[in-house]
Amino acid sequence: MRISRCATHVNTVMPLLTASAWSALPLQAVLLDLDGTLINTLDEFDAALAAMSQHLSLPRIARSVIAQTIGKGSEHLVRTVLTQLLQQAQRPHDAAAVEALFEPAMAAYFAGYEAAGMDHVKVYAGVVQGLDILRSKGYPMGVVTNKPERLAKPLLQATGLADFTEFLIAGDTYAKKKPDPFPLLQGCARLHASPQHTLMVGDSANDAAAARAAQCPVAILRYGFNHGLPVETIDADGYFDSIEDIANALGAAQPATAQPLN
Ligand SMILES: O=C(O)COP(=O)(O)O
Ligand SMILES: [Mg+2]
Repeated sequence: MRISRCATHVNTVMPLLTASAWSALPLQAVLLDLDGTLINTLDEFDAALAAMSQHLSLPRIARSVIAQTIGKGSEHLVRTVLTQLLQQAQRPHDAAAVEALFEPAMAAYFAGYEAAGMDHVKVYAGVVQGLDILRSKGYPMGVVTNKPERLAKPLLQATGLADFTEFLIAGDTYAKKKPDPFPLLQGCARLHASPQHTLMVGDSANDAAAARAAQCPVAILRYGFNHGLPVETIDADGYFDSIEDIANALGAAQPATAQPLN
């Protein structure tokens, strides 16, 4: 396990937990983000957005822009990319111009994503090992992603990661997505765990903000997308190189105590 002090520490950021604090955390359950945490989906996003661009006769978006925009759901990604591509093509790119193209863009994006199939799917190193360790330590787990269910579910099934997790809360499962705490609170309730005893594992400030608002402890992976910003800028309880490292850092799961939502 590697935990380092936050170089860009600001007053509002909580101090990182020490290795002994991680092993002593009385955790009952784990929630997992998907893109940038379990699976490197940059190639899928790239293929889907290329299909969208081709359908709308727009240029292809740079992969660096995609990497900076992943994590806030498909609608946000498509709107952001459309704005940039229209601007690049020296066409009107205000909100009205983007909305005029939004529906056909989303349809082409989904079709492109689904046509890309599972050819590019890359589960990050240490994910399967880490989930296996977490399971053997007694942690019930669920996925909370901003990706819509029609894209997230086949990915989890094809990679076998669905076997480790009890449910998928997708970006369109509820009206609210991360950084709103609502999907995390639902996830805790489904795992019969209290938020204070449920670890959120993610790759971005969006995951951490949702976790803080839900009062869940939060561990951030260094390898993900984080909107193009260094992970050390995220207010989290620790930064890790792999899910295997997180799993090794934790002690055994505490018994879950059902906390019905009001
Ligand atoms: O923005 C997305 O589509 C998904 O993002 P997430 O899995 O990191 O929540
Ligand atoms: Mg993510």
